[in-house]
Amino acid sequence: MPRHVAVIMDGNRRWAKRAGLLTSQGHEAGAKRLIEFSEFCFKLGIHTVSAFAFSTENWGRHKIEVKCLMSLIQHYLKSKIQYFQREETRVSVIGNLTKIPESLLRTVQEIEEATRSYKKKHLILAIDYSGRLDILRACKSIVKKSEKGLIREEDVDEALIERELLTNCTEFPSPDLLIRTSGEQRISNFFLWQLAYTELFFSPVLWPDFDKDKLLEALVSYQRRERRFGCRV
Ligand SMILES: CC(C)=CCC/C(C)=C/CC/C(C)=C/COP(=O)(O)OP(=O)(O)O
Repeated sequence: MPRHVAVIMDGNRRWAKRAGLLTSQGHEAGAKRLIEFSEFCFKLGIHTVSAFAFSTENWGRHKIEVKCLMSLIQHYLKSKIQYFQREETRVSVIGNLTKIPESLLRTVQEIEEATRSYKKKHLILAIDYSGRLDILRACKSIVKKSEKGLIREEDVDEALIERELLTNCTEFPSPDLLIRTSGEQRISNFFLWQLAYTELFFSPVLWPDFDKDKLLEALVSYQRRERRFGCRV
């Protein structure tokens, strides 16, 4: 079983369009699916689930859609605090959170605080996240520390970079499996460093329809693969 499963939840708008619904209803269905998805992953013993909920590039979407997504994420998190406490699931939100609404930022702080002590299940939501910016931030932080004389060139290694990335909140920063739904086969600036040896699974199913059977299909595919990490024979 993978320890960390990452997911790019793609296809909400197409799902809504096909069903004759509003875009916002597609995202609502997507949010509901994420709860079922993470619950099932945790039941199967997967430790970390990370979901790409809003990319830095998504700020470029129509103002109304952005507002709707921010408000959906805020309500979702606010209404699920007790649920995550009951389930003993830690929730972390990673990304450049400087542009998100104040109310969402407060809710993020609240849910992180309320669930920080849980160790066995970890849900990571990437909001206003960009893989390139994550690496850039890490580089800047290392340069600053070096200028202050806190680190030397020989200290800079993969482990140090990993500690500077936003995924430093989990003990399993590199996903074992990445699932992307809706038929698109790209990474779209999600985790870049972290995906170096991740197994990729692309499903044609739109995210709101990605049910337990589809998840099992992805996990079976993962289990059939031989992970060599570039060296094992
Ligand atoms: C944590 C939480 C409550 C999440 C909110 C819901 C959610 C699943 C958000 C993902 C948003 C998003 C940009 C999806 C991609 O589908 P798309 O909109 O690009 O659809 P398309 O590919 O059909 O255009």
